[in-house]
Parts: sequence; C-alpha cells; structure tokens
Amino acid sequence: MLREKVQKAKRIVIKIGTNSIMNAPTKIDYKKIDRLAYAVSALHQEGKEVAIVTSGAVGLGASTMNLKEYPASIAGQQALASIGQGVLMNLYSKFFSHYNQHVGQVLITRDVISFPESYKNVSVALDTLLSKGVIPIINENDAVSVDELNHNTKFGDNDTLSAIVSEVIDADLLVILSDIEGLYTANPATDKNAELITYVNEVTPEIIEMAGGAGSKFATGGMATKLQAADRMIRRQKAMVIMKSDEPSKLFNLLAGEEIGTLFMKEGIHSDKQYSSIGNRS
Ligand SMILES: Nc1ncnc2c1ncn2[C@@H]1O[C@H](COP(=O)(O)OP(=O)(O)O)[C@@H](O)[C@H]1O
Ligand SMILES: N[C@@H](CCC(=O)OP(=O)(O)O)C(=O)O
Repeated sequence: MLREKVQKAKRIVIKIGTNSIMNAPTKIDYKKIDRLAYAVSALHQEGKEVAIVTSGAVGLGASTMNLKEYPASIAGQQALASIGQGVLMNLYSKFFSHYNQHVGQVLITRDVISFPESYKNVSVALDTLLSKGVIPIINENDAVSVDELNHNTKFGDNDTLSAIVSEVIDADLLVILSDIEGLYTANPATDKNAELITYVNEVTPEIIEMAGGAGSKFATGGMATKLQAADRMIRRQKAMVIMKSDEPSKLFNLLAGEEIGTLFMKEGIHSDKQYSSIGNRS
C-alpha cells in the first residue's frame, strides 16, 4: 500500500511555515501552536521520534515591533529575526510544557552543514536530544546568516532546511505543514480551476512548472522550495507530505494511513500514472 511507508515512519521531521503560526500578517495563532504542541507530544508518546523545523522568527519579530512590512535592509531583517526567534521559542516551550514535553532549540547555518566535522556535531546534537525524548525545535540562525560571494551561510528558506535536517537525522518522513492542502496543478490563489494532486513519485519539470511563490509577505518559500525539498527526499527513497496546518491533529490521521495532502515518494511497485489528481478540494 502506498501510504504504508508513511504509517510505518518512526523518525519524522515536521516543518511548519510562517503562515501556519500567524493568522493575520502579524497576528500570532496561539491555538495553532497549542494544537501542534499537543499533536507532536502525543505522537512522541506513541513512540514516534519527532523534530520540528519552524519558521516564524521574522514574522513574530515584525509582530512584536508592530511592523506591517518586511524591512528592506538585511540588517533590519536580521534584527527582526533575533527579536522574533526568542518569542517563537518561548511560545513553543510554554505550549509543549502543558503536555510535559521538553523541547530544545537548535539554530543552524548552511556552513555548519558543509563541513563534515560540524555536520557531525549537528547530527550528534539532534540525535542526543531525540534519544533523551526531547523534541528539537530547529530554525535557520537568521540573525547571523549571510550570503556573500565566497561565504554562504544562508539556507534562505525552511523547506530546504527541513529536507536537510531530514538527511542529517535520517528521518523516514518529512511533513510540511502549510497554509494549503498540498500541491495543486496551479496556484489556487490565481487559478480557480486548480486541482489537488494526491501523489507524486518524481519531481519532473512538469511538476515544477505548477509551483508559484510564497503566499504572504513573511513567508519565503512558496511551493517551489517545497518541491525542491520533495526532490531531495524522493532521491533518498524517503517520503514527504505537504498538508494543511489548520488542524494539526490531522497528523494522527496521516500516520494512520489516510490519504491526506500530497504524498511525494518513489514507489517501485506502483505502476499507476506518475501523479493523480482529485477534483474536489475542501
Ligand atoms: N501549485 C501550487 N499549489 C499550491 N500552492 C501553491 C502553488 N503555487 C504557489 N502556491 C502558493 O504557495 C503557498 C504555500 O507556501 P508558503 O507561502 O511558503 O507558505 P508556508 O508558510 O505555509 O510554507 C500557497 O498558499 C500558495 O499561495
Ligand atoms: N527562517 C525564517 C523563515 C524562512 C521561511 O522559509 O519561511 P516559510 O516560507 O514561512 O517557511 C523565519 O524564521 O522567519
């Protein structure tokens, strides 16, 4: 069964986007963060090993400083990320503590991943947290990441970061919680005829063509970076799902094998057409 691999996943990375923890451009969605903390804590109790990759530092920084626009200067963005990351982590610590679940912050820059020794250090840190039953809460270290000619320490988006974290901890499954049900045949924000695709076994140029940019000012990825993440997972024979973040307890349904969102996975024995689409979307 196609969804069996999802059901059997033991080590899972869950990525949550800015739009999913903020309900207006600058308003924090406390209910969503609480429900995510509940669902992830319950999964952990059921024996799953879960790491979270979370966006939101810049968005929460903007919310804290009452800004409606993304600052143009890099320095301004770095400052917002620094302000917001503290707020973000404080929220996760608070909500997870309601479910007696410990969490640990891990901030990563790209150079850490490029050097074998530091790659190993990240891997040891994450493995140790997981082995102690602590949920790692990971973000890019936006306050100090830069992109210069010969010095790149920026990932730039957390979809890519979540796929890399999945590699580092050898996760079976990456779940990207987004503000949308999954990959559509076109951006539903601009095309009302767009249909949800439930299964993709290869990220082909035709699939990439379907993806547009981010849905809000404080999000950076959009569908394009999610597809790059999917490609990385498929190439490693692992699974990835994009699903809507509106009700995080749907993660239970997903892991029970229900067909939710878009599943990206190479399935050798699956001889159906490359992707299938369904017409009715909720
Ligand atoms: N083909 C597509 N299918 C679904 N969403 C798409 C597509 N192309 C572009 N998008 C946009 O990608 C957005 C999700 O990505 P993003 O804005 O980065 O949100 P998040 O913060 O949840 O990661 C959707 O809200 C939608 O506007
Ligand atoms: N690291 C940035 C998020 C970057 C990002 O990829 O955002 P999103 O597209 O909302 O997942 C932050 O914490 O604001």
